[in-house]
Amino acid sequence: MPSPVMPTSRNGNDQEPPAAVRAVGLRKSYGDKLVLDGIDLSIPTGTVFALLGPNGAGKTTVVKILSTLVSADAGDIHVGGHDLAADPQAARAAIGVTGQFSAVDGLITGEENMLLMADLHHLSRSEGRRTAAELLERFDLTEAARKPASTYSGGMKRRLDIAMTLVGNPRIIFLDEPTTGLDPRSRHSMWRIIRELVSGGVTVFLTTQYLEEADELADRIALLSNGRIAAEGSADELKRLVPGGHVRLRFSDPSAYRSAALALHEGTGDDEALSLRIPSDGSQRELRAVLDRLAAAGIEADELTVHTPDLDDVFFALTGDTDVPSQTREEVR
Ligand SMILES: Nc1ncnc2c1ncn2[C@@H]1O[C@H](COP(=O)(O)OP(=O)(O)OP(=O)(O)O)[C@@H](O)[C@H]1O
Repeated sequence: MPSPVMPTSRNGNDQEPPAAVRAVGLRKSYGDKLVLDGIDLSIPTGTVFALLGPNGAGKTTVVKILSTLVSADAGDIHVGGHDLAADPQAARAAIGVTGQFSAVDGLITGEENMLLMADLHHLSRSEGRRTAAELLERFDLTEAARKPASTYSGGMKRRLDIAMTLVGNPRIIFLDEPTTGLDPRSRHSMWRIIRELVSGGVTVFLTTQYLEEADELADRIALLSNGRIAAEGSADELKRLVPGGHVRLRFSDPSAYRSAALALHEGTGDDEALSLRIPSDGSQRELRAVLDRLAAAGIEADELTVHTPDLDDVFFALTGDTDVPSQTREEVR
């Protein structure tokens, strides 16, 4: 099995922008409970990074440390190019954080919440109003803007929360479990918002318990388990780390099916469906080997499909965890 840790940077490219977040040897304990046991992260600017892990893995702790809310016991951390130990204020100016617990004040309206944030960012009155109106519009909250936030649905509150985070125009955004508790429609709308942010050049660091969410959104995913990064890579790279991938060949001609089974030796056949299942990591090299052997035997399959394991397989294989809420089938919580 290849090493579970994938390279995090494209080597030899001088044009590459500096990492938005870089941490080396991040460690944190609460009392005698070790939560982070030496974590390295490197997140390229303008990408989505997902930190994935079950309850209590330490995801929020990582977000709190990177956003200067909690200090690390050890580690060299740069956020937005600023050394967190030397200049936390500069790092803070570059970031926005939306935590699991909403910053929205339910007693005042959505608009008033936005204007409060504008005040905190020392925007002038007119600029504050313009920014608030723009963001409320962008997050589809204009109609509800004058209603108390306590009357908003979970999805609306979450959108307002992110809109408030954006008032200061941060270039790096930390979203701690942005879709936990949202229904499928709100979850998809949150995913659209996150994609739009990234297309505007923002770097998004998100934590999630949802494998599907990481698969949908993230350029790179890290699996946090027992205080360490158990694996890191793109969703496809991670899926290739675990067995379960295969190529399925289907035939309509029984004699072609039998010839293929002979030519390929390995795999399992389904005589009724006239299909062969050949173990494969889904890579071009392995696929070509299968096709070459079929071509050499003068056989053509009617259908070829490549099946790669999903992130659930990866998570269970690499962390041995069975406590991950699988919402891949769009469960509503
Ligand atoms: N202030 C604190 N004092 C003591 N222990 C803490 C503190 N904050 C977090 N912990 C512990 O550290 C561990 C990691 O917590 P953390 O909130 O970072 O996990 P998480 O992966 O974000 O979990 P969840 O998905 O439930 O939010 C947990 O065991 C938690 O109980």
